[in-house]
Amino acid sequence: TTYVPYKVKDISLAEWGRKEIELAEAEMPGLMSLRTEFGASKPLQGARIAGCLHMTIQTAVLIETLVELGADVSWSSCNIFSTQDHAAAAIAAAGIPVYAWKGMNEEEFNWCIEQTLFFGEDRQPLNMILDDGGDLTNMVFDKYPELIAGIKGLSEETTTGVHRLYERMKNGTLHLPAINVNDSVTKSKFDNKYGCRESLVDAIRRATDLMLAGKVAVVAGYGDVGKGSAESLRSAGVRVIVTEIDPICALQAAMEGFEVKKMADAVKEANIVVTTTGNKDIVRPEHFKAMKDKTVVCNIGHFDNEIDVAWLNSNYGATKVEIKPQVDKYTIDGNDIILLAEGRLVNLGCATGHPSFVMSNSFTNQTLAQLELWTNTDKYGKEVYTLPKHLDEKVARLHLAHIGVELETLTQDQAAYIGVTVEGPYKPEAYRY
Ligand SMILES: NC(=O)C1=CN([C@@H]2O[C@H](COP(=O)(O)OP(=O)(O)OC[C@H]3O[C@@H](n4cnc5c(N)ncnc54)[C@H](O)[C@@H]3O)[C@@H](O)[C@H]2O)C=CC1
Ligand SMILES: Nc1ncnc2c1ncn2[C@@H]1O[C@H](CO)C(=O)[C@H]1O
Repeated sequence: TTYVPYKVKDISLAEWGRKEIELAEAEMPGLMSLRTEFGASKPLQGARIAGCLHMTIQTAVLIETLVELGADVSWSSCNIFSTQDHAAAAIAAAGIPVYAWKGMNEEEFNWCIEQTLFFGEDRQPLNMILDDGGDLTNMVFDKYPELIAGIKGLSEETTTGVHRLYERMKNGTLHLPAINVNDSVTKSKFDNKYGCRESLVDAIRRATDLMLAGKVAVVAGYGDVGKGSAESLRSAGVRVIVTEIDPICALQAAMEGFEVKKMADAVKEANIVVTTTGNKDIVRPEHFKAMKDKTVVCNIGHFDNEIDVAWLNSNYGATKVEIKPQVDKYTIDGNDIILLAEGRLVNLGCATGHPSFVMSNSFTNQTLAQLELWTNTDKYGKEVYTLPKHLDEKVARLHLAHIGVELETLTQDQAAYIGVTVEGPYKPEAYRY
C-alpha cells in the first residue's frame, strides 16, 4: 500500500491551529517544563510512538512535547467525533503523521489507526503505544500480533481503557508492559473530575442553547466523572438526581446534597440525562419511553454503549431529524428526544473537551509514562503499573506556580513526626485524596 504522510479534513486550517496551540502551551506548564528538563538530552530518541487519543489542541501540545524529547510520533483519534480539524492540520503541517478528522465512519476510524502502525516511506513499525480506550492496543494485539515483539510498552489514558488492560492481565492476554496513566491521582482526580466539571455544561450549551437553570438532570454514575458532571450541572442551577450501584458513591452523592434514585424513576422528571458510568445499557428502551418531551440525552463516558442508540435507530430511525451535526431529534410516541453526539462522549463531540490546564496534568503523566517505559524497559513485565507517588507529586508541583499556589515546607521535626521526608512523598500508598 502507498504511504500516506497524513490525512486531515483541511490542511489550510493549520495556521489557525498553530495560533491556538501557542495559547494552549501557556496553559500547559507541566508539558513545557518537561521540554525544558529533557529537550536537550532527547531521551525518547529512537522511539516510534503510535498515539490514539482525541486529536485536539491539547493533544497537539502533548505530541510536540514527545517530538521535542526525541520521539517520532504518528497519531489517530480515539473517537469519530473528537478531532479538532485545525489541531490535526497544524500537526500535519509540522510534518508529523496524523490521520484524523471530525465526523469519521467506523471504517475510516480503523483505517486511521492502521496508518499509525508504520512510520515513513520505509514503513518502520511502531515500538511504543500511547492509547486512550484501548482500540489501538486491541488492533495491535488482535490484528498485528507480529508487531508486539518490537514494542517496548504502552500507556493508557482512561478508566475504560485501563479496565480492559486489567481484564487482559487477568486472562493472560496482556502482551506488553502497561502503565495505567488514568490512576495517577493527578490524572483521574483532576481530568475526570474537574475536567468534566468544565466541559460537560459547555457541551450541552453549545449543542442545545438550553437554559440550564431551573432544569432537572439525571447523572448516571457518581465516580470521578460523575462527581465532576453532577457539580457542573448543579453550578449551572440544575437540580441533579444521581443514579448509582455503589453504596459508597451513592452515600457520597447524598452527602453532597444530591438526590439518589433509580433511573426508571428519575427519567420521569428529568429534562437532561447524562451517563458517566463506563458501563453499558444505562439508558434503555423503557427509559426512553418514560422520558418527558424534549429530554436531552447524552453520554460523557468513553464508549457509546451506555445509551441504547441502536434501539433508537432500529425502532425510531424513521423519525430521526438532524438539528445540526451531533444533535439529532427522535420522536417516540409523540415525545421528542434530543440525542447528542450519537451517544458518544459529549464533551469532545459537541465541544472541545477539557481545557488545556487540566489536560497538562494528564499529559505530563502520559509523557512520564512513555519516558519510563522507553528508558527503563527492563524494570517492567507484562503487567499493569501506575507511576510512583513521587512522580504524581512532581506533576502537581509543576502546575502550582501557574495558578499562584505557594506550598509550606516541612521542618525535619515535623517530617519525622508524620513519618515522611521533607521532600515527600507525603502520603501512604493507600491514601485516597
Ligand atoms: N469524556 C471525558 O472527557 C472523560 C471520560 N472518561 C470516561 O468516563 C467513564 C467513567 O470514568 P470514571 O468516572 O473515572 O469511572 P469510575 O469507575 O470512577 O465511575 C463510574 C461510576 O459508575 C458507576 N456505575 C457503574 N454501573 C452503573 C449503573 N448501571 N448505574 C449507575 N452507576 C453505575 C460505578 O459504581 C462508578 O461509581 C469511563 O468510560 C472513562 O473512560 C474519563 C475521563 C474523562
Ligand atoms: N481536550 C482534550 N484533549 C484530549 N483528550 C481529552 C480532552 N478532554 C478529555 N480528554 C480525555 O478523554 C479521555 C476519555 O476518552 C479521558 O480520560 C480524558 O483524559
